[in-house]
This record gives sequence, structure tokens and C-alpha cells, in this order.
Amino acid sequence: MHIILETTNLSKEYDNKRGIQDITLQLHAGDIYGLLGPNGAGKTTFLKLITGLIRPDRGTITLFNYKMPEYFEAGMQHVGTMIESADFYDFLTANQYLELVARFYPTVVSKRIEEVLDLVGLFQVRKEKIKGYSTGMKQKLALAAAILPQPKLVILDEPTNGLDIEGTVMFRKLIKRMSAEMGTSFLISSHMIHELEQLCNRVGIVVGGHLRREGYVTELLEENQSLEQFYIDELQLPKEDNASA
Ligand SMILES: Nc1ncnc2c1ncn2[C@@H]1O[C@H](COP(=O)(O)OP(=O)(O)OP(=O)(O)O)[C@@H](O)[C@H]1O
Repeated sequence: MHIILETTNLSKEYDNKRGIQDITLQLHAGDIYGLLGPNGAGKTTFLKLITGLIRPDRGTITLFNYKMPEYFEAGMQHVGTMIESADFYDFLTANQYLELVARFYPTVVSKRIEEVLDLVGLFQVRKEKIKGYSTGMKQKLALAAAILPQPKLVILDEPTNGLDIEGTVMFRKLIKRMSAEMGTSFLISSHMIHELEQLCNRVGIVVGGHLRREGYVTELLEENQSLEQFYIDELQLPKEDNASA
């Protein structure tokens, strides 16, 4: 299997002693990999390390065969990211914002900007200023920016936060379509476990800064009623029937 991302013993400790330790993970071409884990487990830290937003204390990152951060630009050229709430230039329209993003990618033409605005459902409001957008609309714009250059790998941190039901369905369809039509790979951190169950072929659970378990969704579903059940058992969370109010 063709490995597009590999981390070995990736570690980062913040001043408060929290962070991640020794995360070793491989992503294969075509994977839709879901990262699960409780609040504060280290998912965002892991994604930030991979995309060069923060530097590791220890460990290695290889993206499309390029060692990071030494060959950052080469490694990131096929990667689209949406990590934490994006800061937008409020005074720009969605169209102008994507034109700005497109300057980093010589291959992106204006037709592609219209195409992604349509894909994420913002075409009708593309000429309105971003300051008038809702949280979900901004989230959609961040997704549009992430997929604009038709990356081979898209890294998304809690992408459905703030999306309404229609937006969530759009997001799921978009990922499935990009995966099926272009073979795009995805690494997605999310608490929406039902969403991940429908989307992902693989999942990993991060707990306390460690990658606790990984598995293929089809195999996990053979042994467990649902991904949620697997997660509850793995974290030894109280079951609904036994849980005290
Ligand atoms: N810049 C920072 N400085 C200090 N501590 C941080 C920083 N960023 C994250 N942390 C801590 O590192 C740990 C991991 O945080 P991280 O944001 O990676 O978790 P997460 O799994 O993405 O959580 P969530 O699901 O709540 O988004 C947490 O305990 C958090 O408080």
C-alpha cells in the first residue's frame, strides 16, 4: 500500500506538560482516516504538527515522501488543510477570499473558484462580505479553501462544527465524491462519531496524548454494534443503561 503520510514517535509537550507522545501512524493513499478522542486528547496538536503549524519536540513526519519540516513546501504542495476556525478577512467577499488563496496555487483558475463555491453551497452568496456570514457559512468557506487546489490529501479538524444538517450532508457527500472520483485521501478529526462511521475506512483513538487504538471500520463493525459502542468500550465509559443522571 502506498504510504502518503507517516509519523513516528511524534511528540510535543506544551509548557503545561500536556500535548502528545510517541504517535506513530501511517496514512495510505485513498484512506479516509478518522481521528477520535475526548476533549484535550491531542488530536488538534497532532494535526498542527503534521501541517507545520507547530514544531515537534521529537519524532519524524514524512508527507508524500518528503521529510518535514525540512521540505515543508514540497510536502505540503498536495495537502489542503482546515485546522481550527479559520481567520478570514471580513471585508472580503467569499469570491475575493478564494482568489487570494488561489494566488498560492498557480494551477487554480477562476472556474475552479466558482466550482468549489458551488460544491460547498456558497455560490449564491459569493459576492457578499464574509463579515455577514454565519459560523457555518465560514466553515463552508474554510472547506472550500482547503479543497480549492484539488489536493491529494485533505486534513480537517472538526469540519462539521457549526454546520447545519444540510451542511453536514453536503460535507459527507463532498468527501465521498472526492474520494471516489479523484482518490483524494482524508485525515479528519471529529467528535461526530456517526458521521465518521459512515465516511471513514479507518479510525484511530487518541487518549491522553497517545494513539490508543486503530482499526479498519469494517472490521470494528464486525466485532461491535457500532463505532460508538467500540469507542465507549475502549474508553470504558459508563454505558447508557448504567449511567447515573
Ligand atoms: N497552545 C497550547 N498551550 C498549552 N497547552 C495546549 C496548547 N494547545 C493545546 N494544549 C493542551 O494540549 C492538550 C491537547 O490539546 P488538543 O487541542 O490537541 O486536543 P484535542 O484532542 O484537539 O481536543 P478537542 O477535542 O477538545 O478539540 C490539551 O490538554 C490542551 O489543553
